[in-house]
Amino acid sequence: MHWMQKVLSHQMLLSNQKYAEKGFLYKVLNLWLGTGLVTSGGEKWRSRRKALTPAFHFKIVDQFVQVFNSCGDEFVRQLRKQAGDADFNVYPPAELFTLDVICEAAMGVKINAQTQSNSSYVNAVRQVSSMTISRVFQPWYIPDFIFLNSPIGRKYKKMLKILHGTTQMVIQERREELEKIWSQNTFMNVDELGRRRRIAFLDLLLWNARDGSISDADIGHEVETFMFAGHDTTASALTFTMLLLSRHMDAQDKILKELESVFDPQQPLELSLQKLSELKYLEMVVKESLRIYPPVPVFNRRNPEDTALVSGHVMPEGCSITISPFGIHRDPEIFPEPERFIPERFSPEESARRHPYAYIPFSAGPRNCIGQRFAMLELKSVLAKVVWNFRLLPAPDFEPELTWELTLQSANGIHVRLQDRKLN
Ligand code: HEM
Repeated sequence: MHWMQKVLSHQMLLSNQKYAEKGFLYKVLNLWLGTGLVTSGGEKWRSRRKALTPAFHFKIVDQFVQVFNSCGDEFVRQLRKQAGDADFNVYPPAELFTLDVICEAAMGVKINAQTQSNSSYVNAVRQVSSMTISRVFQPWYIPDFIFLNSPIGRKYKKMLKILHGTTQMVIQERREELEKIWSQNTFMNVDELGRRRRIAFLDLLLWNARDGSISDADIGHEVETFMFAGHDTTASALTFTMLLLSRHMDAQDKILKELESVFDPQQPLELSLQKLSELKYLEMVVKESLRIYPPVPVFNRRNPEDTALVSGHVMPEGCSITISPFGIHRDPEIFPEPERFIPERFSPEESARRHPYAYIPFSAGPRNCIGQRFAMLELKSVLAKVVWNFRLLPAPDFEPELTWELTLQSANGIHVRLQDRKLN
């Protein structure tokens, strides 16, 4: 197929509300996420998306820069423990970093996953993620009644109890706290001492639920959807970008130069939204990394009706349509020499020349990633901290073994070496 046809077929599928329903594989997420934003469809999805969109308004997302700052500083402390001559797998600490960030953003609570990685909640999130994935690759576990009666399904139920119980507890506590403020019928964001407080995604849900239109179970599902959609994806992006940087010292030098022109080199890196917006080269690096290693390499839609294809075949109603950011991002007709890391592909001029549906790490159209801006800011923040503090070097003989586990992962981890810039 000509590249333009491929891009146009993505545009046709992703821009059209008709194709907004998810494919049947998403059902494996229902025990955990119910019908939250990722899994729901029809009117429920439309009204929830409308209610949740303000949570991603730039004024709200911007308050999370402080969270990126403090969690990023902890990430640097954790990495420093392993910096030195030996290489190590950066995925586990990166995952704990993204869990800390998303918990604070979604629920307004600090779980300190990076410093207490053995907590039962952190353990349950990790186990439920990996057991959910295992169902996709063992299709006999797809029907809930078979899965739930298997040994792994019984363990899954226990873990879900921890997750759902914690979420409901946080919801109750938060509601009691906010109702005192809301008794004045205003969506205030100051605490009892008059200090400005951060608005968590949960706060917006609770505000919208005051008329009883959203049940506590539904609120829980939306919060857990954020936990699910916002942690593995960002950890995958963060670690693959670190891998690429370890192999491209020139890109690290350019990032460092850019950082030195924006921040005071004598001070620890104190992020602000304004400063992050000045890091243009770092943004190109992140975009190029999301092109080569898209954290969501494929996703599905349900075909709503018999559809005639250019080839003369008919795609029957109800079948799953797979869309592959991984495939289109590596098409040499769209991205020449697709395996090469060239951040300049994302300069404003080059980006303007490309069809918008040729680059879709966050999907596109009405069902695109609602957390896109949040994720880009989070990634830029933490990578700025990493490059400011460390020189990333390749691990000898390491090659990632790419595997798809709902997000793009490397079966043998992501190994790099870190040298503390202060010591060298
Ligand atoms: C680099 C990080 C991320 C990437 C690459 C990414 C990618 C995507 C993609 C491709 C989709 C569409 C999936 C589909 O159609 O099945 C999606 C949906 C979604 N993402 Fe993200 N995501 C990222 C981070 C986040 C974060 C941080 C959040 C939350 C704060 C988030 C929340 C969501 C939600 C709620 C949806 C469902 C939207 C809807 O159906 O209306 N994502 N994401």
